[in-house]
Order: sequence, then C-alpha cells, then structure tokens
Amino acid sequence: MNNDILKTLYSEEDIKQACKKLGKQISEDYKGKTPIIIGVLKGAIFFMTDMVREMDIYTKLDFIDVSSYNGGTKSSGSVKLIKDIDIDVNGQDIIFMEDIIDTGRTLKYLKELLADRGANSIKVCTLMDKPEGRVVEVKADYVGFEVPNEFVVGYGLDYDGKYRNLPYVGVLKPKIYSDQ
Ligand SMILES: O=P(O)(O)OC[C@H]1O[C@H](OP(=O)(O)OP(=O)(O)O)[C@H](O)[C@@H]1O
Ligand code: HPA
Ligand SMILES: [Mg+2]
Repeated sequence: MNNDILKTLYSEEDIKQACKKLGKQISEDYKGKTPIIIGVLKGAIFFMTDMVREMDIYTKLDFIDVSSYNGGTKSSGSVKLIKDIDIDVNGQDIIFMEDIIDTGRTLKYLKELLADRGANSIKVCTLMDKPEGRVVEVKADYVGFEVPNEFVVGYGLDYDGKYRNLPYVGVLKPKIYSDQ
C-alpha cells in the first residue's frame, strides 16, 4: 500500500501536533459548555477519535454518514444521507468533525440539515481545507492544514474505498488512477 504513494503531505507527527493545537483551541472556546461532536463518516473517523481525546471539556459524540464521491476522485454533485445522527440537536452546540472540505457540498448540506433542526450553534473542525476545490461557499472554523488542489488519501481519506488506514496523508501515484 505504501508503494502506491507518490509523496507524503502530512506525517503522523504533523497530524498529532495539529490535533493538539486544535483540541486546545476548542477546549478554550467551549469552556463550560458540552458540545455535541458529530463525526462525518467515513473519512473523519480517525481525526474525530484523535481530536476528542485532545479536548479537556465535556462532550457528547454522534456520527452521521454521508457520501458523494462513491470512492472516486470527483464529487458526484449530490450528497446522499446514509446514516443519520441519534441525538436531538435542538438548542445544542454542534461541532462537525471532517477530514477534508473540498467542493464544500457535503458541509453545506450538513450545516443546513442541522440548522433546520434548531441547533443553537454549528461549527466545523476539519483536518484539511482545499480552498481551490470550492464550488459552494462554506467555511470551516477550525482548520489543521490548507492543502493544495490534489486528491489526497490516508488517515481516513479513501480512493476506491482503500488507503483509509494509512497513518499519514499523501498523494497517490498517477498510475493508480489510470489503472482503474
Ligand atoms: O467538500 P466535498 O467536495 O463535499 O468533499 C468532502 C467530503 O468528501 C469526502 O467524503 P465522501 O463523500 O468521499 O465519503 P467518505 O467520507 O465515506 O469517503 C470527505 O470525507 C468529506 O466528507
Ligand atoms: O482529496 C480528497 N481525497 C479523498 N477524498 C476526498 N473527498 C473530497 N476530496 C477528497
Ligand atoms: Mg471518500
């Protein structure tokens, strides 16, 4: 699997440091509150579990599963809800945990969904932001890294459902896409 990677963008250590920094910042901003942390499956699994353990505040955890890439490198343009959250978010403070914001479609969909359900506040924490990929306007509140306009894999992010379990984030060799 490591052989398919052209270059590493963020090492395990880089990611660990980013989680520490963001966790500290969120703990300060939400002091005295109990935000609901919603992990956006599947990409955000590792980032979420690492992030919440860097937070020194009470939290409640939930998950939502949405998909729009179907394992490929291009957004299908429509976001499909696969699994909803269980918690009633009315009047609650929400923090979405995302692995990446690219076109912005997923985040726009999620923010509108929870705003309609009466959330008190909705913020977004993402490991990576790819501003050049943006198609709809949406902003993250907490960002680990601003990434170049390349398709990245690892630490939760997939190509063809694979590479999520790489402990770092990298760029695939072009031959991997052209073989498909
Ligand atoms: O800003 P966008 O262009 O909407 O892209 C970002 C979203 O796309 C990926 O999810 P994907 O739909 O691939 O599902 P997955 O997390 O299960 O891989 C990623 O995990 C984000 O949730
Ligand atoms: O660069 C990416 N890599 C993996 N999944 C993604 N979903 C949106 N952008 C990406
Ligand atoms: Mg994906």
